Amino acid sequence: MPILAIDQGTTSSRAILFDADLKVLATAQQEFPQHFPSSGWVEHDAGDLWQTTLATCREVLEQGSAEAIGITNQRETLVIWDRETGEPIHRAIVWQDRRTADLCEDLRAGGHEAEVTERTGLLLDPYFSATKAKWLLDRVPGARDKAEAGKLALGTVDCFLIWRLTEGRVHATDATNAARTMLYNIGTGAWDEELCRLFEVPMALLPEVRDCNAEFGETRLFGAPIPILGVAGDQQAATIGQACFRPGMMKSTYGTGCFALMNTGETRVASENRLLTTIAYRLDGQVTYALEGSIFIAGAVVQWLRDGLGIIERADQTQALAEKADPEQRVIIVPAFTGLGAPYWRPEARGAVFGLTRNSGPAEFARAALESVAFQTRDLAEAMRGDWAASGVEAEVGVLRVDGGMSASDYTMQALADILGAPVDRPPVLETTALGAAWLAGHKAGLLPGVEGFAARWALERRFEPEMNNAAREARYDAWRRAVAAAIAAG
Ligand SMILES: Nc1ncnc2c1ncn2[C@@H]1O[C@H](COP(=O)(O)OP(=O)(O)O)[C@@H](O)[C@H]1O
Ligand SMILES: O=P(O)(O)OC[C@H](O)CO
Repeated sequence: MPILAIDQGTTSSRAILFDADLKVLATAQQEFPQHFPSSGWVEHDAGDLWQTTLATCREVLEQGSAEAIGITNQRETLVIWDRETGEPIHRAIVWQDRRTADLCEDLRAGGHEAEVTERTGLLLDPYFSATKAKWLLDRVPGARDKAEAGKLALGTVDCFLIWRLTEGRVHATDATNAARTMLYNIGTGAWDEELCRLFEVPMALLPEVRDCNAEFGETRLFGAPIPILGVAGDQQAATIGQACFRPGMMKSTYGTGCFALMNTGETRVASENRLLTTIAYRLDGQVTYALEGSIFIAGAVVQWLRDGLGIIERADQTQALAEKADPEQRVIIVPAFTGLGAPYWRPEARGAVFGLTRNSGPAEFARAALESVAFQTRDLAEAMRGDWAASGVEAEVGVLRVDGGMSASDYTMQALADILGAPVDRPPVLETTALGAAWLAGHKAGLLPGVEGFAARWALERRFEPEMNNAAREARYDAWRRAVAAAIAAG
């Protein structure tokens, strides 16, 4: 019997029906509006997230019924709703939203960052949910009183969808999503009273935290009841879908942004290089940790070539254009359009282009845009290698598993292998996020094999081997580092 995976992302909701061999039977996708009410603010109407999820599920369920549901979702994005009516008190505040930057700065100035990082593995940045919750409780009229009276519920998108799917019977999330709120202690595995006090979030708002493979109630909205048996944040679900189950294994997902996660096993590696420490997954009560690097602009730089510069019409035209670039020129684009994420965390930085000559044109821009993704990944890999070496944990490192829409670009993947100096492995299915969610639910339902069996079915579509010599690689990377420093200095 098929398994339904719900992938609620930043720009669209997807439903994918997998058969018992994890082959895709049906896919549906719907985009929804993005709201930008002020500079740096990003909101989603939670009703849109729900309606597009419902519609795409209904569409694929016309092709067959499902025995279990797995949910994966954009992380950190926060919804607060009324427990009685189920209605959100405000639009969802999206992970990209920067409105709480000043609050984060105040908390940092107050000396709170070390404590927050020690408890959550995260950095004091508006990216995470806690300051979004405080903003909503402070700004929406009457919200704080209702919260203190236990009348409101809070949740990341998975949690809101579970509430709606179960018609208000279940208020629960999984450990990976909880780990991104900045209210959850990843060491003790519980909501942290101190942090709730610091961010002024009453604990009465919080959901129950369950394993990624757990019972999250059942939905009766599609006919016969279907149990929800798997939940994980999208980057963690991709880590599972890529079968990165052993310490040292690393995946990188190239969509609008890029998120690299390295499995660190049972060890909670504290980063010295401003990476995040997070929960990769919690299966049957056993926590596996990861180091994470988040880059805000990856595929989005290709969108900029298309929509901003107008030098391509479709993303896949970048390859032919980049191949025409003059090998003598070295144009570098630092795509800090919305600041720089890991390992720099410079929200104020802006994009810059270096090395222009009179002969620089669309081809050199295309090459520089694709290469910027490789350079940014190398920054993350360097930071991860440093943290890993300091942790003293044995590893089987060496290969990067890639997925996401932009990993379809052979040119970018070759540049990645060249700049990393390591092989890059691409599987045949790039929908690894949904695959991870489907496996969680299918395994819990007893339809699919465990970790080992699932890992054994991971397949390679193509391996990209480094072709650049070491001296050239290091010279190119050095030039990138100098370009980033100059972009940051220019502010
Ligand atoms: N062949 C390609 N070459 C370069 N970039 C690509 C290619 N195909 C897709 N992309 C980029 O990948 C991104 C889409 O990937 P996807 O995984 O669907 O992203 P998301 O889930 O974040 O919306 C877009 O930003 C697009 O510009
Ligand atoms: O929805 P995506 O694929 O853009 O992923 C968003 C991330 O989960 C944000 O942390």
